[in-house]
Amino acid sequence: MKIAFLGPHASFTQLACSQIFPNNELFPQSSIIDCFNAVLNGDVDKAVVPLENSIEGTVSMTLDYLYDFENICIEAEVVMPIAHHLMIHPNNENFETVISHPQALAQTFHFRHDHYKNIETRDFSSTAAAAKLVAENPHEKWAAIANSYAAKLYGLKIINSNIQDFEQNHTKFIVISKNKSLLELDYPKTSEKTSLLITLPEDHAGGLHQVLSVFAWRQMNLSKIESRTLKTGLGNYFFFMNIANEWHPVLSKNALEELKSIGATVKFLGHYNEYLLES
Ligand SMILES: O=C(O)C(=O)C[C@]1(C(=O)O)C=C[C@@H](O)C=C1
Repeated sequence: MKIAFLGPHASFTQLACSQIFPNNELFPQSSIIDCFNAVLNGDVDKAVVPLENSIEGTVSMTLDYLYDFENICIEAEVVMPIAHHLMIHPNNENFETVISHPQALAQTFHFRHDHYKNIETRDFSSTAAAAKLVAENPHEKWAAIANSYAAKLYGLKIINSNIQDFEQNHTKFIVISKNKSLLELDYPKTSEKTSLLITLPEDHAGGLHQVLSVFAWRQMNLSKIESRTLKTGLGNYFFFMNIANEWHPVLSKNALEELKSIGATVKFLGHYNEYLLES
Protein backbone atom coordinates (compact mmCIF):
# COMPACT_ATOMS: atom_id res chain seq x y z
CA MET A 1 0.00 0.00 0.00
CA LYS A 2 1.09 3.59 -0.66
CA ILE A 3 0.70 6.00 2.25
CA ALA A 4 1.13 9.80 2.17
CA PHE A 5 2.01 11.80 5.27
CA LEU A 6 2.88 15.37 6.27
CA GLY A 7 6.67 15.27 5.87
CA PRO A 8 9.55 15.45 5.53
CA HIS A 9 11.11 12.46 7.30
CA ALA A 10 11.13 12.79 11.10
CA SER A 11 7.95 14.85 11.31
CA PHE A 12 5.64 13.75 14.12
CA THR A 13 3.20 12.60 11.45
CA GLN A 14 5.88 10.33 10.02
CA LEU A 15 6.56 8.81 13.46
CA ALA A 16 2.85 8.02 13.72
CA CYS A 17 2.64 6.80 10.12
CA SER A 18 5.61 4.42 10.45
CA GLN A 19 4.03 2.80 13.50
CA ILE A 20 0.65 2.33 11.83
CA PHE A 21 2.03 1.21 8.47
CA PRO A 22 5.43 -0.38 9.20
CA ASN A 23 5.65 -2.37 5.98
CA ASN A 24 4.26 0.05 3.42
CA GLU A 25 5.66 2.61 1.03
CA LEU A 26 5.55 6.06 2.67
CA PHE A 27 5.34 9.26 0.60
CA PRO A 28 6.22 12.55 2.36
CA GLN A 29 4.09 15.57 1.35
CA SER A 30 4.89 19.19 2.05
CA SER A 31 1.43 20.17 3.30
CA ILE A 32 -1.81 18.71 4.65
CA ILE A 33 -3.70 19.66 1.49
CA ASP A 34 -1.14 17.74 -0.58
CA CYS A 35 -1.94 14.66 1.54
CA PHE A 36 -5.66 15.06 0.78
CA ASN A 37 -4.97 15.60 -2.94
CA ALA A 38 -2.65 12.57 -3.12
CA VAL A 39 -5.51 10.40 -1.80
CA LEU A 40 -8.12 12.03 -4.01
CA ASN A 41 -6.01 11.69 -7.18
CA GLY A 42 -5.26 8.05 -6.42
CA ASP A 43 -1.48 8.67 -6.11
CA VAL A 44 -1.63 6.88 -2.74
CA ASP A 45 -4.13 4.58 -1.01
CA LYS A 46 -4.27 6.44 2.29
CA ALA A 47 -2.77 9.41 4.10
CA VAL A 48 -1.99 10.23 7.73
CA VAL A 49 -2.63 13.81 8.89
CA PRO A 50 -2.83 15.52 12.32
CA LEU A 51 -6.33 16.41 13.56
CA GLU A 52 -6.11 17.58 17.17
CA ASN A 53 -3.62 18.33 19.93
CA SER A 54 -4.33 18.16 23.65
CA ILE A 55 -2.74 21.59 24.31
CA GLU A 56 -3.51 23.62 21.21
CA GLY A 57 -6.71 22.00 19.98
CA THR A 58 -7.87 21.26 16.47
CA VAL A 59 -5.63 21.44 13.42
CA SER A 60 -8.12 23.64 11.62
CA MET A 61 -6.77 22.98 8.11
CA THR A 62 -7.48 19.27 8.48
CA LEU A 63 -11.02 20.01 9.65
CA ASP A 64 -11.56 22.38 6.71
CA TYR A 65 -10.35 19.81 4.17
CA LEU A 66 -12.56 17.09 5.69
CA TYR A 67 -15.41 19.47 4.90
CA ASP A 68 -14.12 20.57 1.47
CA PHE A 69 -13.05 17.21 0.01
CA GLU A 70 -16.26 15.34 -0.72
CA ASN A 71 -15.00 11.77 -1.13
CA ILE A 72 -12.54 11.60 1.72
CA CYS A 73 -13.39 9.58 4.82
CA ILE A 74 -11.73 8.71 8.13
CA GLU A 75 -10.59 5.08 8.52
CA ALA A 76 -8.87 5.23 11.91
CA GLU A 77 -7.69 7.57 14.60
CA VAL A 78 -4.33 7.24 16.37
CA VAL A 79 -3.13 9.13 19.44
CA MET A 80 0.60 9.66 20.06
CA PRO A 81 2.51 11.39 22.90
CA ILE A 82 4.36 14.52 21.70
CA ALA A 83 7.66 15.77 23.19
CA HIS A 84 9.21 18.94 21.77
CA HIS A 85 12.88 19.92 21.92
CA LEU A 86 14.69 23.14 21.05
CA MET A 87 17.64 22.44 18.73
CA ILE A 88 20.41 24.40 17.03
CA HIS A 89 23.12 23.81 14.45
CA PRO A 90 26.13 22.36 16.34
CA ASN A 91 28.50 24.90 14.66
CA ASN A 92 26.35 27.94 15.43
CA GLU A 93 25.15 28.35 19.01
CA ASN A 94 23.65 31.83 18.47
CA PHE A 95 20.05 32.07 17.43
CA GLU A 96 17.61 34.94 17.09
CA THR A 97 14.68 33.12 15.48
CA VAL A 98 12.92 29.88 16.40
CA ILE A 99 11.35 28.08 13.44
CA SER A 100 8.68 25.40 13.69
CA HIS A 101 5.19 24.29 12.80
CA PRO A 102 2.57 26.70 14.27
CA GLN A 103 1.13 23.87 16.38
CA ALA A 104 4.57 23.18 17.93
CA LEU A 105 5.16 26.91 18.54
CA ALA A 106 1.77 27.17 20.26
CA GLN A 107 2.40 24.05 22.37
CA THR A 108 5.66 25.63 23.67
CA PHE A 109 4.49 29.25 24.01
CA HIS A 110 4.99 29.58 27.78
CA PHE A 111 8.38 27.90 27.72
CA ARG A 112 9.57 30.38 25.06
CA HIS A 113 7.95 33.30 26.87
CA ASP A 114 9.74 32.38 30.12
CA HIS A 115 13.17 31.53 28.67
CA TYR A 116 13.54 33.24 25.29
CA LYS A 117 11.16 36.18 25.49
CA ASN A 118 12.83 38.33 22.82
CA ILE A 119 13.47 35.57 20.34
CA GLU A 120 11.32 35.80 17.19
CA THR A 121 9.35 32.90 15.79
CA ARG A 122 8.72 31.81 12.23
CA ASP A 123 6.02 29.38 11.09
CA PHE A 124 7.10 26.51 8.88
CA SER A 125 5.34 23.62 7.15
CA SER A 126 6.34 21.03 9.77
CA THR A 127 8.68 20.59 12.73
CA ALA A 128 10.93 18.30 10.71
CA ALA A 129 11.04 20.73 7.77
CA ALA A 130 12.17 23.41 10.26
CA ALA A 131 14.91 21.12 11.64
CA LYS A 132 16.08 20.35 8.09
CA LEU A 133 16.15 24.08 7.25
CA VAL A 134 18.28 24.87 10.31
CA ALA A 135 20.66 22.00 9.43
CA GLU A 136 21.05 23.21 5.85
CA ASN A 137 21.73 26.84 6.88
CA PRO A 138 24.51 26.79 9.48
CA HIS A 139 25.24 30.51 9.00
CA GLU A 140 21.73 31.67 9.85
CA LYS A 141 20.88 32.50 13.47
CA TRP A 142 18.11 29.94 13.63
CA ALA A 143 16.88 27.26 16.03
CA ALA A 144 14.11 24.71 15.46
CA ILE A 145 11.52 23.02 17.64
CA ALA A 146 11.10 19.39 16.64
CA ASN A 147 11.36 15.83 17.99
CA SER A 148 14.55 14.02 19.04
CA TYR A 149 14.52 11.82 15.94
CA ALA A 150 14.63 14.96 13.74
CA ALA A 151 17.61 16.25 15.76
CA LYS A 152 19.41 12.98 15.14
CA LEU A 153 18.48 12.68 11.46
CA TYR A 154 19.44 16.26 10.59
CA GLY A 155 22.48 16.46 12.92
CA LEU A 156 21.22 19.18 15.27
CA LYS A 157 22.09 19.72 18.93
CA ILE A 158 19.26 19.72 21.48
CA ILE A 159 19.68 22.57 23.97
CA ASN A 160 16.33 22.24 25.81
CA SER A 161 14.35 19.01 26.12
CA ASN A 162 10.66 18.40 26.75
CA ILE A 163 9.66 22.04 26.36
CA GLN A 164 5.92 21.46 25.77
CA ASP A 165 3.90 23.62 28.18
CA PHE A 166 2.09 20.65 29.70
CA GLU A 167 3.83 17.37 30.38
CA GLN A 168 0.90 15.40 29.02
CA ASN A 169 0.91 16.34 25.35
CA HIS A 170 -0.83 14.17 22.80
CA THR A 171 -1.72 14.61 19.15
CA LYS A 172 -4.49 12.72 17.41
CA PHE A 173 -3.78 11.74 13.80
CA ILE A 174 -6.33 10.34 11.37
CA VAL A 175 -5.93 7.88 8.53
CA ILE A 176 -7.89 9.13 5.53
CA SER A 177 -8.86 7.29 2.36
CA LYS A 178 -11.41 7.34 -0.43
CA ASN A 179 -13.30 4.23 0.63
CA LYS A 180 -15.20 3.56 3.82
CA SER A 181 -13.81 0.17 4.77
CA LEU A 182 -12.68 -0.32 8.34
CA LEU A 183 -9.00 -0.58 8.97
CA GLU A 184 -7.81 -3.53 11.05
CA LEU A 185 -4.70 -2.55 12.96
CA ASP A 186 -2.68 -4.52 15.43
CA TYR A 187 -2.92 -1.93 18.19
CA PRO A 188 -4.97 -1.88 21.40
CA LYS A 189 -8.50 -0.85 20.60
CA THR A 190 -9.89 1.73 23.02
CA SER A 191 -13.18 2.77 21.48
CA GLU A 192 -15.36 2.88 18.43
CA LYS A 193 -16.68 6.12 17.11
CA THR A 194 -18.48 7.78 14.21
CA SER A 195 -17.70 11.22 12.82
CA LEU A 196 -20.18 13.47 11.06
CA LEU A 197 -20.03 16.97 9.61
CA ILE A 198 -23.33 18.78 9.98
CA THR A 199 -24.59 22.12 8.75
CA LEU A 200 -27.75 23.43 10.34
CA PRO A 201 -31.01 24.24 8.65
CA GLU A 202 -31.46 27.98 8.08
CA ASP A 203 -30.72 30.19 11.10
CA HIS A 204 -33.54 29.97 13.65
CA ALA A 205 -33.85 29.76 17.42
CA GLY A 206 -33.28 26.20 18.62
CA GLY A 207 -31.73 24.97 15.34
CA LEU A 208 -28.74 23.35 17.04
CA HIS A 209 -30.97 21.99 19.82
CA GLN A 210 -33.15 20.33 17.18
CA VAL A 211 -30.11 18.63 15.65
CA LEU A 212 -28.74 17.51 19.03
CA SER A 213 -32.09 16.08 20.11
CA VAL A 214 -31.96 13.68 17.12
CA PHE A 215 -29.04 11.99 18.89
CA ALA A 216 -30.24 12.53 22.46
CA TRP A 217 -33.55 10.68 22.31
CA ARG A 218 -31.88 7.73 20.55
CA GLN A 219 -29.27 7.68 23.36
CA MET A 220 -26.49 8.19 20.83
CA ASN A 221 -23.62 9.51 22.92
CA LEU A 222 -22.04 12.66 21.43
CA SER A 223 -18.42 12.77 22.62
CA LYS A 224 -17.35 15.85 20.68
CA ILE A 225 -18.90 18.82 18.95
CA GLU A 226 -16.84 21.56 17.41
CA SER A 227 -18.00 24.48 15.30
CA ARG A 228 -15.87 25.78 12.47
CA THR A 229 -16.49 28.73 10.22
CA LEU A 230 -18.01 27.98 6.80
CA LYS A 231 -16.17 31.02 5.41
CA THR A 232 -19.39 32.32 3.86
CA GLY A 233 -19.78 35.12 6.41
CA LEU A 234 -19.51 35.78 10.11
CA GLY A 235 -21.73 33.52 12.18
CA ASN A 236 -21.95 30.72 9.59
CA TYR A 237 -20.61 27.41 10.89
CA PHE A 238 -20.43 23.71 10.24
CA PHE A 239 -20.20 21.23 13.12
CA PHE A 240 -17.80 18.32 13.52
CA MET A 241 -19.43 15.69 15.74
CA ASN A 242 -18.26 12.40 17.18
CA ILE A 243 -20.65 9.74 18.39
CA ALA A 244 -19.07 7.38 20.91
CA ASN A 245 -21.55 4.49 20.70
CA GLU A 246 -21.04 1.42 18.62
CA TRP A 247 -22.57 1.93 15.21
CA HIS A 248 -26.17 0.74 15.29
CA PRO A 249 -27.19 0.50 11.62
CA VAL A 250 -30.96 1.00 11.99
CA LEU A 251 -30.81 3.66 14.71
CA SER A 252 -28.11 5.55 12.84
CA LYS A 253 -29.89 5.35 9.50
CA ASN A 254 -33.03 6.75 11.14
CA ALA A 255 -31.05 9.51 12.80
CA LEU A 256 -29.44 10.53 9.51
CA GLU A 257 -32.84 10.54 7.81
CA GLU A 258 -34.35 12.67 10.56
CA LEU A 259 -31.47 15.14 10.32
CA LYS A 260 -32.10 15.48 6.59
CA SER A 261 -35.83 15.90 7.13
CA ILE A 262 -35.24 18.89 9.44
CA GLY A 263 -33.08 20.51 6.76
CA ALA A 264 -29.62 19.75 8.13
CA THR A 265 -26.93 18.58 5.71
CA VAL A 266 -24.89 15.64 6.91
CA LYS A 267 -21.58 14.31 5.68
CA PHE A 268 -20.74 10.89 7.05
CA LEU A 269 -16.98 10.86 7.61
CA GLY A 270 -16.65 7.31 8.84
CA HIS A 271 -17.13 4.78 11.55
CA TYR A 272 -13.73 3.78 12.92
CA ASN A 273 -11.55 2.76 15.83
CA GLU A 274 -9.09 4.65 17.98
CA TYR A 275 -5.57 3.37 18.72
CA LEU A 276 -2.79 4.42 21.06
CA LEU A 277 0.76 4.73 19.74
CA GLU A 278 4.12 5.00 21.47
CA SER A 279 6.07 8.26 21.18
O1 LIG B 1 5.12 19.32 12.24
C1 LIG B 1 5.06 18.09 12.43
O2 LIG B 1 6.04 17.39 12.72
C2 LIG B 1 3.76 17.47 12.28
O3 LIG B 1 3.70 16.28 12.08
C3 LIG B 1 2.52 18.32 12.45
C4 LIG B 1 2.04 18.43 13.90
C5 LIG B 1 0.60 19.09 13.93
O4 LIG B 1 0.17 19.67 12.96
O5 LIG B 1 -0.03 19.00 14.99
C6 LIG B 1 1.94 17.09 14.51
C7 LIG B 1 2.16 16.89 15.84
C8 LIG B 1 2.50 17.99 16.75
O6 LIG B 1 1.29 18.38 17.37
C9 LIG B 1 3.05 19.17 16.03
C10 LIG B 1 2.90 19.31 14.69
